[in-house]
Amino acid sequence: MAVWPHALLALRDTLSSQQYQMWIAPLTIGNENNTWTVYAKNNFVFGFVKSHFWQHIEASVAALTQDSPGLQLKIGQGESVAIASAPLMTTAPIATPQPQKTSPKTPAKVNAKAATDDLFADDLLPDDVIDGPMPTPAPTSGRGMSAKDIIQRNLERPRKPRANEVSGSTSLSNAGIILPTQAPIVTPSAPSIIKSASDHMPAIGSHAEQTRLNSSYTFETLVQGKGNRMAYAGAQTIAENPGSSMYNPYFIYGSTGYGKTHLIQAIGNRIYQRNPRAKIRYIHAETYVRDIMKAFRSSSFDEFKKHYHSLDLLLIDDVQFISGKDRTMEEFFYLFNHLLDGKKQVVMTCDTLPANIKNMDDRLKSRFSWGLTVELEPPELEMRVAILQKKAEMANVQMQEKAAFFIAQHIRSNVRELEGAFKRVAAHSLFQHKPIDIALATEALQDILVEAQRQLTVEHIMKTVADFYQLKIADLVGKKRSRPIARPRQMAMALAKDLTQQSLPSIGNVFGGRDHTTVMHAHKTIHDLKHGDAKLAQDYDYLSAMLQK
Ligand SMILES: Nc1ncnc2c1ncn2[C@@H]1O[C@H](COP(=O)(O)OP(=O)(O)OP(=O)(O)O)[C@@H](O)[C@H]1O
Repeated sequence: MAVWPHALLALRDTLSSQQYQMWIAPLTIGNENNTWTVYAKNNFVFGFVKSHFWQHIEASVAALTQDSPGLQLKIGQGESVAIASAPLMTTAPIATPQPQKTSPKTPAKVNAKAATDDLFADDLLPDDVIDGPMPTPAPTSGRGMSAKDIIQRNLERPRKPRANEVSGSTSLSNAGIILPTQAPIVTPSAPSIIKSASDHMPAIGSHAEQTRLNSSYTFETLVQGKGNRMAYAGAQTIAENPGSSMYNPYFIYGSTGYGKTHLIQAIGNRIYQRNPRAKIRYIHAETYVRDIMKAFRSSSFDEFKKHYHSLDLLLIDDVQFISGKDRTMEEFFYLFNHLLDGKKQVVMTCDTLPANIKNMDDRLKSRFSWGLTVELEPPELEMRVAILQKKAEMANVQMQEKAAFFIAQHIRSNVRELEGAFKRVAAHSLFQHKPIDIALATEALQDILVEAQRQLTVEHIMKTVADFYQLKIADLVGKKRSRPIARPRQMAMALAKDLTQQSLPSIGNVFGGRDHTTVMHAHKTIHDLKHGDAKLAQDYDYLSAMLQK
């Protein structure tokens, strides 16, 4: 569809960059039975795009085609189309005011309005609210208006608020993201946290004192990768537009050391940076429990409650710690409702999904899923390397890329351990006045490496080989026999046979239940090829060395 690249451009310019990057850019396009079809790659993306962006997409295409777009959204894979580099200049009907086109019933305009109303409702101030139909476009030449201008013009038309409006009730899940199961009531009030820079007044007391935020936990110091991409994008969106019902509460879950605390504090630091008068409070759930008890004992509970109820942003870490504590859960229930009713942002971290928190009040569990729930996944190899490089840059220590790769290969469990390993090698480097290379890292991390070698498993070999060839473990286990996948699979099998004590049948078993003869054949193929294929021999030696160090 010729206008699609231009529709992308218009969408990019009218949505936030996170919304565009996260949801629109990955869509693909095709033609099914003479109907232009936009493809979402899975059920989750389909549901989210359909409920949040579809009207906007249709409006963007309609604005470019001057017609009903006749588009459909489906799950599948079409063609990836690049975004246009310049806006498409539209002519006629939009340009010349036509009564029938400007009627509020005109499909494209109605779509555009409805879509933008829904997406940007939170941006409208009460003063923007008007009654009656949309105004007729000014009789300007209008010629040369870009699709972006048209959408922007529609955006500028405020909506009539719908009191007690309830939105988005689908529950979809995939890739660790859970959509709202029940959305809170949207009231047409202005977002209260972010103000213009001119509203900023100097903070009273120190930043840390007021907010309990660690000022070094920022977006700038947080490395992005596959493991945290969604959570990072969601966090940035919240920092730009806190209190929006779509992301309130924001619930981040994942294992220890994956960066949950860093991420929620980054939200707090960014909001504070934009408005130092915003009332922000970061608190670990254990401290919250203790503070409640203390407040009760010292008869200062009303003051305690007043403070929390006056917040613009509450960041509560490891919320699972309040479970089983009836009084705290009850108090938190009131606080949560109060903040959400007032469109104040609540961000939580947890070690598991809301539904899986043991001994947590059911009313709280269900409320935790009202907004957006996102999982932090373990950092993949590239991300671990990037984190090490970032830490080295911040500590002003020189580290060879190969050394970063080497350390990242061995420290796989979580970022906290990676940080610990980095501190050790950095200390050795400073002490010896040498940059960090593989030799220095080997020396500094000797005990950890010995442990890693002891624990060499077929699964680890598989993961290392998959990372090295930029494949997924699923590829190595799967049935595809194309060379870019089959050869790394054979490499992993050969290394498993050479470097572990596992029997051929048990290795075959890990590789998707393959027969022992397949493992034998893979082993022979790799060792035969090594003689004539220098690149393959080099890969084998490198991987073997990495796995044994
Ligand atoms: N993506 C990242 N980029 C840079 N540093 C990171 C990243 N993720 C985590 N870290 C660092 O790793 C350390 C551990 O992270 P953090 O405390 O946020 O983990 P956590 O998930 O909250 O762990 P826990 O559940 O045990 O509290 C922190 O020092 C943090 O700055």
